[in-house]
Amino acid sequence: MSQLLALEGLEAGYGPLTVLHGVSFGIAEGERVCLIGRNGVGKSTTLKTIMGLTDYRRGSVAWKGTDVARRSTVDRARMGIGYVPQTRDVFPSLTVEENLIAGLRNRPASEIQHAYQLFPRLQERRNNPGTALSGGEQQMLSVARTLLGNPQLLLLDEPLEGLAPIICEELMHAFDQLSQQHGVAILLVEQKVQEALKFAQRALILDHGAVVHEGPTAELIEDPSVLDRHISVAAVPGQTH
Ligand SMILES: Nc1ncnc2c1ncn2[C@@H]1O[C@H](COP(=O)(O)OP(=O)(O)OP(=O)(O)O)[C@@H](O)[C@H]1O
Repeated sequence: MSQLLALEGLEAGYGPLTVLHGVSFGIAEGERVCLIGRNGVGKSTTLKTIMGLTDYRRGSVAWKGTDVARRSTVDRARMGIGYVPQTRDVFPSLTVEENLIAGLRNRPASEIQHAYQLFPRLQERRNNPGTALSGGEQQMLSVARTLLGNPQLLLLDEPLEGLAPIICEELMHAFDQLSQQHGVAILLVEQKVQEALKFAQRALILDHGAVVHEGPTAELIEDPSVLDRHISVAAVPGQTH
């Protein structure tokens, strides 16, 4: 598998606040990676920095070998990085279908069918306005709209937040399909650590703006002491989150 994304010594923040203090990791084509850690350690900031949405200080964000750290967010999206923010940016006054059309840019309208295949619920609700959607449906719509940009890497920021277990399962199943059938690489930030570990092949643990552990998820499932040390007792498998 060749490398898609490589971060090296990345430092970034907001105005005078530096949040990332030298983040380094890579993601290969089609790989499933989760980024976990306590609240406020910089997980969302890492995703935002990959997209160019924070104040960049130093380090590199290499996309297929080219440093894009100073490129615009739109450029990065066009190059194949899809970002689904924690805020689920759905246009509330537009219907589901209109929201999807807004994500098409210059791609043919027929591509919306792919979104409906992945999330049949969206087809059922195609004429409903964004305001009439449940949290889970909004999340599906946000993911589906990002996918219309045909990304090779999908950055997902806490997609399961506040959703019922059955909806979480539906979403995780869709992410699995994207990965297995379409080869989309996924970087998942998720507070539901067990779901993240089950889904991903490799885990990164972030603490104080730096990666403090990197390895196969199977190792963390087998030896939860690492999680215990870096995250919290509540994240240990078998205990409720
Ligand atoms: N837009 C912003 N302006 C200023 N500071 C911010 C902004 N967004 C986040 N921060 C700060 O950056 C730090 C890291 O936040 P970030 O959202 O990346 O953490 P996180 O690991 O994703 O946490 P959580 O799991 O709670 O979402 C926090 O101290 C937060 O208050």
